[in-house]
Amino acid sequence: MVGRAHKPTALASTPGLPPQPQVTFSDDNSRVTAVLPTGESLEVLLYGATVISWKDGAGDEKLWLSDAAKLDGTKAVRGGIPLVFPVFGTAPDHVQTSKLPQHGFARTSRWEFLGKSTSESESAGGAKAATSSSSSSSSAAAAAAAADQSVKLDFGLSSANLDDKTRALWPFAFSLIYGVTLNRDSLTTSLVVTNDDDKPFDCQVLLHTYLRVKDISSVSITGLDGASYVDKVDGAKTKTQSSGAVQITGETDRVYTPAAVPSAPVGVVEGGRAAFSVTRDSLGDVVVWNPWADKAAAMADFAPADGFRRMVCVEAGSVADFQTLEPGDAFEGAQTIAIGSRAAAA
Ligand SMILES: O=P(O)(O)OC[C@H]1O[C@@H](O)[C@H](O)[C@@H](O)[C@@H]1O
Repeated sequence: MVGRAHKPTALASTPGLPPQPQVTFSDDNSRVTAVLPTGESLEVLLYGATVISWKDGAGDEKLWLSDAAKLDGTKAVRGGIPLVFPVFGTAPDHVQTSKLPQHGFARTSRWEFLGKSTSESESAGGAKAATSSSSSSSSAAAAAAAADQSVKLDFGLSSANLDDKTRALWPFAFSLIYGVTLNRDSLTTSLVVTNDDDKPFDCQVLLHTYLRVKDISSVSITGLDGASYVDKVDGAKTKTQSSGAVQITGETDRVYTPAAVPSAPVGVVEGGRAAFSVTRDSLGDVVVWNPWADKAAAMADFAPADGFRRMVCVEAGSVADFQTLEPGDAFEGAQTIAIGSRAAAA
């Protein structure tokens, strides 16, 4: 077992302390919501540990979620950040994972909520230390501290949580810990995979993020210059990205393996302005996906019909190959999606 589910309650507000992030559970136990004192928010479904909403302090949604997405646990969520594990797509020729459904079972399993943690940055702590001198410096320090709050939600899934049918398709003992951290201007999601079995297993991992954009025709994706990629809409040919940003003008489904250090950010630029940057940790590949009109129309859970114009998937992962985890070994991969000006540094 990864851990016990428990219900969080909203954090109490203590006089003298800056406002704290609020974490609440929905009445039907299906989702967890976190809100920072400065208004940024996050919503995660236990089904798939799928992040289904991420809003900035002004309430603007940063993720695309289909109007027809199933949120009741009957189908993987179309939008947000579904988690792909232990196989990307399907792998009919890969013995261990050949029986698994597309993108594996993590996105269609119910996860446990393991708990929350909150923190504030060093600078906020420094400001807080100065609070005793006067009430105005005290309130300024409290405001500074509130402005630097972040909250992390942890979720777990292990072989013990799977139904018999799923376990039979991939008969390995494993545990996953998924951490989702909301900061004022960024979201970090990290996945730790541990092999609890007495034999090795192969796996792939992908954070299948649907980023919301205003108009796909003015979007370009930077940071992929010179990268080798597999073009899934052109017979899985291996190609090289020529220099310059990637524009999406039709169905796009590419698995990039940038040669640059994985921590070099991939940028999403909209109308010439940085919208997002995606920085990866130990995730060597980046999938860029947009179904465009015909593919979108063929998906029953994709709405509205022109929704493909307001999304682009930039998916950090380890999917070009399988990685083998030996018994007792663990792998951790993470992404940080930063909004706006931090993306400008990309
Ligand atoms: O419809 P699904 O299973 O959610 O997959 C969506 C897409 O996910 C992407 O990651 C894949 O590269 C695409 O090939 C796939 O179509």
